[in-house]
Amino acid sequence: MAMEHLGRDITFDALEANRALSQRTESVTSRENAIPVDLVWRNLTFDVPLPKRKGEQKQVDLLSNDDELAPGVAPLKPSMRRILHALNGQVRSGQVLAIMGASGSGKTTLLNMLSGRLKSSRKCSTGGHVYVNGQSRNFDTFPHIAKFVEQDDTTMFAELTVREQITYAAQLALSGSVPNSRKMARVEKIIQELGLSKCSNTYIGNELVRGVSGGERRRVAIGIELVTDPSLIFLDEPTTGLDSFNALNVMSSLRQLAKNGRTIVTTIHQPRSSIFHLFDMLCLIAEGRTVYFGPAADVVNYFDSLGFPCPSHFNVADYVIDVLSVDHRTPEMENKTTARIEYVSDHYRRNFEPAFLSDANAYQSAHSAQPTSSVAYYGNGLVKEFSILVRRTVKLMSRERQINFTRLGQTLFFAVLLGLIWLDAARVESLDERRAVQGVLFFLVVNQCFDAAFGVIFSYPTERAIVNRERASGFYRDITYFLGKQLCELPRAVFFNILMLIIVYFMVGLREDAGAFFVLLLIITFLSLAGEGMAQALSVFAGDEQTAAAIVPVAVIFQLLFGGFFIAPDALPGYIAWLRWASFMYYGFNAAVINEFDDEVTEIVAPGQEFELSKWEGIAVLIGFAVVLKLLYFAALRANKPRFDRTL
Ligand SMILES: Nc1ncnc2c1ncn2[C@@H]1O[C@H](COP(=O)(O)OP(=O)(O)OP(=O)(O)O)[C@@H](O)[C@H]1O
Repeated sequence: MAMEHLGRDITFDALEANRALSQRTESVTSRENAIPVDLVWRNLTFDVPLPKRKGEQKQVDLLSNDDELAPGVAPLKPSMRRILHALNGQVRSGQVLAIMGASGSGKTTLLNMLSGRLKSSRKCSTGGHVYVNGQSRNFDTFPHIAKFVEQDDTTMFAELTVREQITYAAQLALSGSVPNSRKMARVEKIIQELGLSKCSNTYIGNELVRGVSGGERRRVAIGIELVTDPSLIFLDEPTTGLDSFNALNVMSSLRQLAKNGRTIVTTIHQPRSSIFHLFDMLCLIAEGRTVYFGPAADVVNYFDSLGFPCPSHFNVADYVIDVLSVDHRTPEMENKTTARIEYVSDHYRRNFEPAFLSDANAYQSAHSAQPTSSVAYYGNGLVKEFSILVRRTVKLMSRERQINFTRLGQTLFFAVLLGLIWLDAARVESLDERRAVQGVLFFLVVNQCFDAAFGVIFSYPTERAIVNRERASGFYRDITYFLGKQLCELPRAVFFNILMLIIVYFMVGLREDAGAFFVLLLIITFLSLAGEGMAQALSVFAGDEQTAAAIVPVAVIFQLLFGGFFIAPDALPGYIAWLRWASFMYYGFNAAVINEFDDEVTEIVAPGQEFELSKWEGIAVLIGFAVVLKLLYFAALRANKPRFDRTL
């Protein structure tokens, strides 16, 4: 019976609503020139070193390792623990394969191995084979045909809109020879077909910037990877954190992508029934073993035949995960549940896997044609790539309102404060009084270095996650990102340094000489670059925000202690005095003092505190520090590039 509210129909039919969602994107991103891809894997094993603690080892031994006896399976070394036990499977073009299992069963590890995103590690070892269209995977072409959508969708710029985000991805990833009009048409098509038109001009957003919803954000993450029209898409738990409507929305989009000839492989956690029905194939794993691989629609009958009938009105996905979870609450429960998993996995391996393998082998030999790709690894040449990155960075910087306003407020506050403390200090006649001006020069030096260094600690982690995702997707080279970023950041740094200096310079009454003003500007600009480079390099090595926040202040305090103002070099014992040469503040501060007092410097500087170098020598060393620290940052960035295992 129809229901109405304010004269409008509000009847709800759940089945109809789900059907409508599934049909919404009927025409999703039809293929332009991509090759259909079938993926097959054989005897995949993943071994990690045994934990040192005995308690953890016990869990390892609960299930037997007899899969090692199977032909073609890598033997397990005594010092290792097997995470994946000779997994086999295949997924064909046009199918959605869902990898399901309890937490810790090995879903993500399997997905990473299939997608070529398993982090390379000397401690762990892998075994088995992955075939693409019947032939061993070729890592030169695989990144072009396969894309990976990460679970973490915070790896996007909060201050870019949905359309901009996908547009930049298209500009960076697609070949420079593709006309811009075609790139834009592709972006519009993705937006429309992933149901993002309504929010296409909304910022992605984060905790501070209001942005799109979780489901929309997840679809943007998918859209970014769709720009190159990949044949194979891997997704790590694409519905985690979404409400059930948004989760269904995302999964229906994937279903439609498969309908248009793509191959979709996704891990998924507890899908609702309507989502479960969107899967073609299901790979169920428990404790690193396959317990079912086959059509998703057949799993209920399969478990029924094993003596585990799914109660009516029960969510199938919930039911099978319950059957396959180890209950660690008591030793008895643990024994019972592991025995159940062993029974189900043995049954699958003995009775179903052989038939599945012979069917898969027959299919594989009939469809054996490795996709080739003549496309270069990067979409654009160096210059084009650089100009796209510069445009994007400039756009982002102009929108970083909070950062810009905070920095403006901070600069004005400290400039006026320093100006008030040392008001007219340099305008007095007496040399004794003018000595105090060294204080303001030192605080200027310290403040610019602190400001630059601490600005990095909190901005870098977010940026690193984005850059790592983009580098893993082959969007650009490290060098263009690095140079583009430096080029864009420089004018902002110079602007804030000029602002600071103008206020302090005239309030304190520093030397009335344009040359002296610009030399001091040069000194504090390079000091801020050196401070920034040092913090950037340390942040990359530190790996996370907390460690960086602990390390960077130590490095800055070191610079400050040996900066030549608090402790005179000759007051330090010889075994430690040499450390001043490692402080770029030492060069900056002393060059600033000589710059200010010029001929009078010998009368101003206390005996024992004289600078051993000339002003320009000091500035040259400071510039050298800034360049070396920035290069160190670049080296750290390259060294920290995500590296993946390419042995399978
Ligand atoms: N590099 C590694 N070193 C040691 N143990 C590992 C490593 N990688 C994975 N494991 C272990 O392998 C098991 C499977 O991990 P995986 O992340 O694949 O599980 P999952 O099914 O994706 O779990 P979840 O659903 O909780 O994300 C876990 O016990 C995990 O601790």
